Amino acid sequence: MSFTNETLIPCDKKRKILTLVFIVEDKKILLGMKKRGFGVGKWNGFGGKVDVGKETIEEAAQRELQEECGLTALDLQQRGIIFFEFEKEIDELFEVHLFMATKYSGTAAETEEMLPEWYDLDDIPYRFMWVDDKHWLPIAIAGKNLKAHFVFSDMKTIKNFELQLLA
Ligand SMILES: CNc1ncnc2c1ncn2[C@@H]1O[C@H](COP(=O)(O)OP(=O)(O)OP(=O)(O)O)[C@@H](O)[C@H]1O
Repeated sequence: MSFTNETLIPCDKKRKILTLVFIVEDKKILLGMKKRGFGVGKWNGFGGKVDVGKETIEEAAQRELQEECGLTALDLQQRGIIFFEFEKEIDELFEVHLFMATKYSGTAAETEEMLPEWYDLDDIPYRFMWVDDKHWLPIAIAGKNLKAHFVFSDMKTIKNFELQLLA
């Protein structure tokens, strides 16, 4: 599986490397409502910025999952990479590394950053999530790997996007 981005829309903006982790267990998915900062009020997976040079992307994914809801993933699987570009509000290209896990230790608990809740896989609250999520989360849940690039005209509107399935 290759997560290089040569075939995606070229973009010379400074990159910000982020992680996003979803836990799926028995037809349920663990989401967290962001209580502060970027994406406040939205339901999403768990993740945040990678401390580049100090940790690997996978270590960052585990750290953020632990910090935000108290879980440790036992079978973290990389599912893809998603680029987000913003025409207005943000001058960086987000490079989000997407992970899924079905096994974990710990019990999901509310933290200062996130309110976790299990949702049925057929009742994912897409209307309260980032508008891009509905385009790629079902693919990731189906066990497929993907690479995508979204361009936002404002924080609520996708101007265009490209999505590729990876082998
Ligand atoms: C634009 N469309 C998007 N769609 C879905 N998910 C998105 C997203 N854009 C960012 N994300 C995710 O949102 C989290 C932000 O994390 P963010 O709060 O910025 O990071 P971190 O916890 O390190 O911040 P602080 O330490 O509080 O500054 C992080 O998981 C990142 O992958």
